[in-house]
Amino acid sequence: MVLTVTDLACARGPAQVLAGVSFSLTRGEALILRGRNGAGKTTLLRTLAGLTPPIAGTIDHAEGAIAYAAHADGLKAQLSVAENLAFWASIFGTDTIAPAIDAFALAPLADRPAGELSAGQKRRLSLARLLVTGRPVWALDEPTVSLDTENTARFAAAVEAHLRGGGAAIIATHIDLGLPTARTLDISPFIAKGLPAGDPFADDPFLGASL
Ligand SMILES: Nc1ncnc2c1ncn2[C@@H]1O[C@H](COP(=O)(O)OP(=O)(O)OP(=O)(O)O)[C@@H](O)[C@H]1O
Repeated sequence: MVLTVTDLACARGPAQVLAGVSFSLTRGEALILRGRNGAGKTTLLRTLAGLTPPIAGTIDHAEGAIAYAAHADGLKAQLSVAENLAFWASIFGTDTIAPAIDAFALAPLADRPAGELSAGQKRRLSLARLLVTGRPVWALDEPTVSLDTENTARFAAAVEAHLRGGGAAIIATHIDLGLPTARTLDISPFIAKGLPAGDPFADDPFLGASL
């Protein structure tokens, strides 16, 4: 196993969001996280990535196994596409950025500052960083947001190549990525009791004010 989660309870801020989550991932496996808006997919991924401590339960993996790609792209706006990847390659001790450039067709954009990219181009660069981490477990939060059909397919191909190479992935997404061997984990049964489950817009001040 590259990741084993046992009876995990997760919180976001002061509120418990999930309880009793258990699953495991072996090399070559992808797990798709499903659940309605606000169910706790991001919360689970953040907990797996070590950004939020678990309330209860255990997360077992080798040290430094998880590469987390959040909603936000987290790019260095002043650096070019190639410089962003080279920066992360130096952090993670990777030799080359060429496979990352190729996987997301970034060669024509290599010298452009990241801050001047379109939303989808930024997302491609953000996802390309996964390849330079060299980490076996990709934990991805809505990775295809802003991607067109062609680049969604590129992303799916990158995940499949990662799995073939002995990696694993856990991916929160509302779309069908077309990964034939992926398993699905619906986190709905693990939503902690007592969490408000009603209006999905209730916790959004902008939408709440405008409706
Ligand atoms: N920064 C925060 N502080 C407190 N509570 C939060 C915070 N962010 C999210 N929450 C709450 O935590 C719960 C789980 O949210 P989370 O983002 O994990 O859901 P999700 O399944 O990823 O949703 P989505 O599909 O909309 O991305 C929700 O009730 C949400 O309102």
